[in-house]
Amino acid sequence: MWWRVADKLALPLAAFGGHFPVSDFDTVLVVDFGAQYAQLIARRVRECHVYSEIVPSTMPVAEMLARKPKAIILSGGPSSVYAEGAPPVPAGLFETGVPTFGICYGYQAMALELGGKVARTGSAEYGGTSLSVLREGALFSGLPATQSVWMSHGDTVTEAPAGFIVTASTEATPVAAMEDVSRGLYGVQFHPEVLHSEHGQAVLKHFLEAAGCRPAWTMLNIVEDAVEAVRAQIGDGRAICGLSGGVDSAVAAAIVQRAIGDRLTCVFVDHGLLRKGEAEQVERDFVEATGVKLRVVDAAERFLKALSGVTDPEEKRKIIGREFIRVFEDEQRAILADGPVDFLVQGTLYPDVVESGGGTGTANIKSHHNVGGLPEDLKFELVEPLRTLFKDEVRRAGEELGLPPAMVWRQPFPGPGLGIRIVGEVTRERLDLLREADAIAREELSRAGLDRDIWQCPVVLLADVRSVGVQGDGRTYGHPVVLRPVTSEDAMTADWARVPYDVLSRISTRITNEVSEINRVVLDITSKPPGTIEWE
Ligand SMILES: Nc1ncnc2c1ncn2[C@@H]1O[C@H](COP(=O)(O)OP(=O)(O)OP(=O)(O)O)[C@@H](O)[C@H]1O
Ligand SMILES: O=c1[nH]c(=O)c2[nH+]cn([C@@H]3O[C@H](COP(=O)(O)O)[C@@H](O)[C@H]3O)c2[nH]1
Ligand SMILES: NC(=O)CC[C@H](N)C(=O)O
Ligand SMILES: [Mg+2]
Repeated sequence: MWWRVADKLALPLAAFGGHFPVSDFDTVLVVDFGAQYAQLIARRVRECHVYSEIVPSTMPVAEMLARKPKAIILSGGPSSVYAEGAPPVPAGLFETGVPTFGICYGYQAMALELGGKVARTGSAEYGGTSLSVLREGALFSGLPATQSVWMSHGDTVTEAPAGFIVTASTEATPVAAMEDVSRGLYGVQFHPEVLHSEHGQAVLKHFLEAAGCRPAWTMLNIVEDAVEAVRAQIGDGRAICGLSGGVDSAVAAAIVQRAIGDRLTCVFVDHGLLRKGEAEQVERDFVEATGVKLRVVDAAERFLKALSGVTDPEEKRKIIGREFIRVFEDEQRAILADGPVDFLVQGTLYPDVVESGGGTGTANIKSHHNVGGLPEDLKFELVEPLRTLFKDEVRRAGEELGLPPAMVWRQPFPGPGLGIRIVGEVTRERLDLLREADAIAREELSRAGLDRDIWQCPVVLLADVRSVGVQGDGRTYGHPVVLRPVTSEDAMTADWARVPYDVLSRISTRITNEVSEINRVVLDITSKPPGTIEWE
């Protein structure tokens, strides 16, 4: 079910200003027709060491050409190509001579535009489908004659345009792939970008090879280009970086430090919603590893006051987002003597933006404090060098930057911290309880060697729920905590982690024995979707 969540992702990255300048590597543009998987396509291309970014299908071809694309990929989309109002292929695109690969809607649009036929035949295909390769051509070179692919379509190409050879079919779709190598045009009805398509990555790679894309792009390029872009943005100005001890802000800070040196000041906010020992650890390890200027602010009082009486998750998130900015503003004033500070660096990633509903027509799932939770009167100019990336890509960038493994592989911890792990009002007492329970869970999971297997394991306090227990022959009426261990690749989708029973058992015993008022430990076995990772 993980693929359903992707319908939130159909938004052009370029809209976020996350466009990196082109240097000496090839660029592939993914033209987005409202696809579920546009971001996955771009990511798979980057996995082939070719730089890729998404552009909206409304972008004029001249503007695309200005980005010097070596190849173009036309994404899928929810419309029917022959329907009124369906997004058209940008005018003149097939005359540019740039090799182009159509996927699903993009494939159908290519077929129709060039004189082929597309119709609703009544035989839709959704999910795993067996594909028969009729001719290897360029795309299926060296791949098995029968392979499992992932389909998601109701319309079908019934006739390929003149000049194309049909290279594959399925039971329901006679023209499931086609190519005209002389014109550099290729298309497939299935989705090569999803992991379920057995040889999808190979098909994509074959297209990139046929288009002459060199596998020259690495995370190093993104780091170098990001440093350049930050230098251009900040000029000789000064910046504050919100630093959390997490990998995203560590990488963002390292990039900005490379760009502007000691005109960067990092600010770590102890908002009272941190885990046990976290403030001390961040202060010590971060400065040691990077040598950056770090200011630590104890802001627990103001955050707790602002959160007092609040139970609604979105309200909590907005309050926390606002208070973060107010602290950064105070710090801005505090270091004014060194010169004005106009820029705020954040380690914002692509999923933070998407989940906050940061695109055209995308749902707001939850307002991440650093995106949807920002106050409207924000006076800083934001510097977000990682805004188009996923966590695993950021980790690779961190490795390229030479950050220590403990920092690169640290499990994510949300900026709003334990504040969104207490279902109910956030109080000092409740935070103390949760901090103890969380510390025990983390200690036992680490001791069992599971840190790298588990993406993260929120411990959630159901503060307004009580249940009856019996301890020391007496009745208790305490609170439950929920263990939420998950596995994930990029936090966009997740599954519950199959933590060994003996480890779970130890965590449960220790929490109920050591943390008074918690008399029950429950395990969350929901994937994402339909659940999210955090409870609020
Ligand atoms: N305690 C904090 N003090 C200062 N800035 C923070 C703090 N917590 C979060 N931020 C800012 O908000 C951004 C988003 O937080 P987020 O948790 O997504 O990233 P991270 O903490 O850097 O990495 P990770 O996701 O691995 O925890 C951070 O990159 C950082 O800029
Ligand atoms: O910095 C952050 N600010 C936030 O407001 C926020 N909300 C969720 N998360 C983290 O994002 C990932 C996805 O979480 P969800 O499945 O709960 O949306 C998980 O890794 C979460 O821990 C946040 N991180
Ligand atoms: N996933 C897609 O791109 C679907 C294309 C078109 N809407 C169809 O149903 O065939
Ligand atoms: Mg974090």
